[in-house]
Amino acid sequence: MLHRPRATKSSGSHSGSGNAGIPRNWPSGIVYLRAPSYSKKLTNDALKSLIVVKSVLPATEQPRKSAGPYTNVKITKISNSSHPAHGQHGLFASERLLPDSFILPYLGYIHDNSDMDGNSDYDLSLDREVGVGVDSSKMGNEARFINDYRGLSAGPNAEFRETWIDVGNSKVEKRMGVFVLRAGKSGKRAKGIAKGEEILVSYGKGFWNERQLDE
Ligand SMILES: C[S@@+](CC[C@H](N)C(=O)[O-])C[C@H]1O[C@@H](n2cnc3c(N)ncnc32)[C@H](O)[C@@H]1O
Repeated sequence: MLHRPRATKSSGSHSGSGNAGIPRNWPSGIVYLRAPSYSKKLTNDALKSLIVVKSVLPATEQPRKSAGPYTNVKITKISNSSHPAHGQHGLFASERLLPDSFILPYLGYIHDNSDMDGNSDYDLSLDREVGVGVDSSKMGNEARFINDYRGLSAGPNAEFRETWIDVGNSKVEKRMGVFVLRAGKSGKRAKGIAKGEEILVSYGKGFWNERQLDE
């Protein structure tokens, strides 16, 4: 679930993709990350829950390798005036994405409650038990452009799920990953996300309730 809502902020953008591996349409005021940035204020307990040796993961948990920029998605400026995030950006599939598949990790500044930006629209919970979130307002990757489904479709087509990334040296790191929704028993979502379709999650009711309180 994303935390507190406010107006989005960005200035300028890279129109090309050849800019030292920075994705097309990446805003120039925001740092593009290939790995998360850890707050210096994180406690050892928090770090121990986020970075572990691979051998402690259950056998059912398969750590994955992942590195941006991601060619399966594209950041696009929303020019359709009926889109509720008109004038902002969204994240779209640049190829068909199969049900239940991993799309990309949500990267940003990993922080605890003593070091959080209460005005961020981009802060996602990473580990509730140790009170750690990942905020992509000032630094992040393509996932920061994923919009909420409200006002756009009957429901989301993707969701955030915890996942583990293999970072080498027998270490794995906890990330929030973006996954295509499972096909479901009815098979309603069996096609996954089509090429060109916007990737949409649910930010959760809390995000929009807080937004109403702010207004
Ligand atoms: C994590 S950002 C998503 C990316 C954002 N569109 C951008 O270009 O940076 C969250 C912000 O996007 C906008 N947004 C996302 N989904 C929306 C929706 N369904 N309706 C209206 N605004 C939305 C809101 O301004 C929200 O605070």
